[in-house]
Amino acid sequence: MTELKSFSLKEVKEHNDSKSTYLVIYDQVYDVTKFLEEHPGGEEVLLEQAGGDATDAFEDVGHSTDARELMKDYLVGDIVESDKKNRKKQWLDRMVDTPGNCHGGRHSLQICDSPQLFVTHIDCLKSTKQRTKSGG
Ligand code: HEM
Repeated sequence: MTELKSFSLKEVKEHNDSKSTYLVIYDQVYDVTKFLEEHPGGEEVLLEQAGGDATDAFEDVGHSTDARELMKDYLVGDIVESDKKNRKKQWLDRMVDTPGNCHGGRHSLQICDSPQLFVTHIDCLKSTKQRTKSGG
């Protein structure tokens, strides 16, 4: 496994073309250079976000759990504390506002706070909302 490091937003910004393509998603840094050609959504969309924060773009697409698993292969590090947007924290705060959203409240926040499980829990939250919407 590659050693993870912390990047400033400025450092990530330098990786903004197809020679070296970095994306920031939830304060985590992904090197998707080798993934460009394989990305089912095409390389253009990734290059558009290259060197910057792609969290919203990534979530707008509604990526599958498989896609979220796949991301881990491209993780190279995270954003230095001073540059973090702490979107994960905002999301967790929202979840605390609506207890019971996450697996019917069966999971503790400590579990939800684990970076590995976090992505899965977005799906969990979404599917809970969908279930609520469809009344089932
Ligand atoms: C490391 C980051 C990413 C990974 C591993 C990834 C992976 C995938 C995968 C596996 C799919 C197939 C559908 C699915 O399973 O959800 C997909 C589709 C797609 N992705 Fe990504 N993606 C990443 C980042 C992004 C970003 C940043 C954007 C937006 C700028 C994006 C836009 C799309 C689009 C538009 C599709 C096609 C959706 C469709 O045709 O229904 N992806 N991606």
